[in-house]
Amino acid sequence: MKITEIRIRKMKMMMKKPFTTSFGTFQEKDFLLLEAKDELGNSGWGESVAFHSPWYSEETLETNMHMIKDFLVPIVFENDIRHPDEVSELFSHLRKNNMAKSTVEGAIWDLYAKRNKMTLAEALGGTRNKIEVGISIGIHEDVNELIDTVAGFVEEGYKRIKVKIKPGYDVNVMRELRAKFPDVPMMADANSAYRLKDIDLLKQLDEFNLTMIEQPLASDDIIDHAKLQPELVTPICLDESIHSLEDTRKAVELGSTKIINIKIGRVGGLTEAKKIHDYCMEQSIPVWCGGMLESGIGRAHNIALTTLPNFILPGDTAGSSRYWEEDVISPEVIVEDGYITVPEAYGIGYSINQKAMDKFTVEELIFRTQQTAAGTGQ
Ligand SMILES: O=C(O)CCC(=O)C1=CC=C[C@@H](O)[C@@H]1C(=O)O
Ligand SMILES: [Mg+2]
Repeated sequence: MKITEIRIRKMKMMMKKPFTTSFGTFQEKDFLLLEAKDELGNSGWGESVAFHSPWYSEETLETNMHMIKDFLVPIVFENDIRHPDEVSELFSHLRKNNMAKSTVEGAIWDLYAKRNKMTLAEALGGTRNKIEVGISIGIHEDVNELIDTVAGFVEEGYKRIKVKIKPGYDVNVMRELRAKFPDVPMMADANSAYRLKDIDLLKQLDEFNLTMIEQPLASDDIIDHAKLQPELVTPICLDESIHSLEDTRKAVELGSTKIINIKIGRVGGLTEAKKIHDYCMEQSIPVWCGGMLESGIGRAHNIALTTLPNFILPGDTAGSSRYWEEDVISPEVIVEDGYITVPEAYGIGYSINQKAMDKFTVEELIFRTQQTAAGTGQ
């Protein structure tokens, strides 16, 4: 497969509501979409999940743009790629920058599936034709508002409720939620807001029969999580600490975690995500697919990955309407009674809503094999 053209779009989409975590609040999403074209004119699409600022990880939209433009695009143009699994190997001499790598690799996976007349789910070895999904809810200053928000999503049939917690907004909030929703599968995501010294407080969360506590401690830690897990009844789920199969193996061998939140961008792409999935299945460690407030392109990749057999816990892939008035794909991602039907069209399975795509594009850079970039500011 010869990639003959790569287009990078800087996107700006306004979320319906502000999203607050233990790091802060934002409502406008600036991100990159990447289109890879082959010699037959097929297009594959990938999405960068890096945020505008390095609050979730060290990567940002700008570091991704730099890595993709200056390092990854030239490598792709120089190589005839027979299978997308080769891409992570071609990028392996470049340190980290997983979200940048994943953006390019994801577009090539989509392109490969289309060329071979397969859905992306089939290309990955997926076995499901519909997936169960949960919903992730940001921090609400008013707990009564949080309760109303949760009630709405429970009503819509989402299979699991994830709420953010942080010091001062944890045991009290979970107690009120549990009182209102005694039987709803519920979890808490701390985004590294706690330290080992908070162990007595974290143990209080055991009262609420949570399905897991996600990333309670530092974002680069597996040692303190290994000390914390034996003290808790509730399983720990790691997100930010896991960037690769090797990280997963070490965390599992240390006993730092019992569940893994797999995010395609965080681990460097679909090939590495599959390796983590397969290892966790051998180790009887359940996995689920995390979200990064993606547009429909990233959402489509998450849906395809979630068709793999060990994605046995509901993930964070909500419908397009969770965040967007209008998505860049057609049809949009729809959740019905907590399920998403896996699309049957080739590749990511959704078409591009060109009108919306162009409306939300701030700038587009075009790279062709024989030329340098030609920018088209919009
Ligand atoms: O995409 C979604 O709907 C879920 C997003 C989400 O919960 C997160 C995105 C990024 C950082 C965190 O706030 C949180 C997470 O860590 O999973
Ligand atoms: Mg998380």
